[in-house]
Amino acid sequence: MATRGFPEGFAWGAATASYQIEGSVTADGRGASIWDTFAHTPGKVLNGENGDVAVDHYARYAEDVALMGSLGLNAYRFSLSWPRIQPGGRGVNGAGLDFYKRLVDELLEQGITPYATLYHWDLPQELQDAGGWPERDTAYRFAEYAQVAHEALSDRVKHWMTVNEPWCAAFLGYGSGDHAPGLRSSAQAVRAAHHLLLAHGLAAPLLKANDCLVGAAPNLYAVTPVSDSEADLDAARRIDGLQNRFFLDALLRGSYPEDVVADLEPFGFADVVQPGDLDLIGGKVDFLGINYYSRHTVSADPDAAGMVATSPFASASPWPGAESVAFVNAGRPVTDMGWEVDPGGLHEILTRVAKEYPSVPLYITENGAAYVDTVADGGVDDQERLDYIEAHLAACHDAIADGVPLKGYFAWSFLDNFEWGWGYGKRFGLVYVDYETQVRIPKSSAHWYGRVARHNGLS
Ligand SMILES: OC[C@H]1NNC[C@@H](O)[C@@H]1O
Repeated sequence: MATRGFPEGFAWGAATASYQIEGSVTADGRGASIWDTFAHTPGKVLNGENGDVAVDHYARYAEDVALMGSLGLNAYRFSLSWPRIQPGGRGVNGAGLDFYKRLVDELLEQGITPYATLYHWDLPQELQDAGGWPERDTAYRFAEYAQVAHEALSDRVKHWMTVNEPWCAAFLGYGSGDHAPGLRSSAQAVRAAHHLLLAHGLAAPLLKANDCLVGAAPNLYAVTPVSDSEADLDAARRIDGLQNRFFLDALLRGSYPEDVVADLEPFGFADVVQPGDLDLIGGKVDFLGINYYSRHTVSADPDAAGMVATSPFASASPWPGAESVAFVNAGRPVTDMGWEVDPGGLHEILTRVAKEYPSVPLYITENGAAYVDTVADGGVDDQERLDYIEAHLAACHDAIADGVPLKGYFAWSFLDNFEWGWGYGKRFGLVYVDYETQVRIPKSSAHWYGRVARHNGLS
């Protein structure tokens, strides 16, 4: 019995993304995505690894769903591969849609509620060739894609997220170049950021049909200056502005923060936003997903180069207007990604969003940790990951007690998988994957998390 119970009907899930787990990148008509191109470009991914095979989920989805059910999860967040459904970014590939129909049917058979994300970074390469997210037309192509996917699946999928972590897709993909398509242009990055939000705004009304609920999943950080000096306070303002308020204000208020717009002026941001765009974007979500991992501790430093590495090759700053900000370690324990463990930051983000923004149901759509895992006696004892998740769930429990309308939690990730620039070198899974054999081994955190889900709370 849980002594720290969660609300009735709380969603206890895990999350994944198409390019990170599916493999089968040419099966059944799938077209290339920007991540296929990027990962096959030498020097972009550690050890030259890619998602060609990943963890073979396209073939093993039934086994994976059965494992979710046996552990006790009641929800699963996955992403649809745009180039599997629309090779080249147009038309309809029925065989690609059929995979997701099979997946959803398996989930429903196991009593697991599907939560589908439409965009988790795998843009069809042909759309990038036509300009990608800096090109306004891509937002309209996305709305068409959303319509195709919704028509095929909305009889069974009732929870839809448009874009995952638009900050990453825009600022790492087009700003620092650490992510696909690997471009380095602050002007392109700010254009991409707005068009990803415009894509959300164009698709959201379409996704509500057939009694569906629509959300988005920005990645938010608690942000703290190293001192209360004017320079450090402004550094924190700028990072909080671009990481958090830019996306929260647009999605929940239909406006951009004036200070961030001013910071982005040198990059031509004013020319990107067209009349009516923000009315399209704002206030459309029925729920907001929050991806939380850590806190940024920042200081003003004219010699600063970038940020906590988002890839082993990080060498350019993804922060238009805030290049002179240093990201420092405040002395907390860190995960294998070098990210500080700070569950208090999750409570801070949850209570801030609930207090400062129009009320909307919230989900933690990603939270988890990479640690080095070792198989011993046929099992994986990942106590550090278990402790990380427990501490962040305790923060969620406290936030709910403080009145935050939190409706669910998705651990990142269900399976060890392709961690972008790090390749397979960082393991976030509740379930260990032997990449040679594709054998799945539930870690101790998976068994523990399943018990939490079944008891609807922490002991
Ligand atoms: O870095 C861990 C995760 N963060 N959010 C987006 C996911 O695709 C990443 O694997």
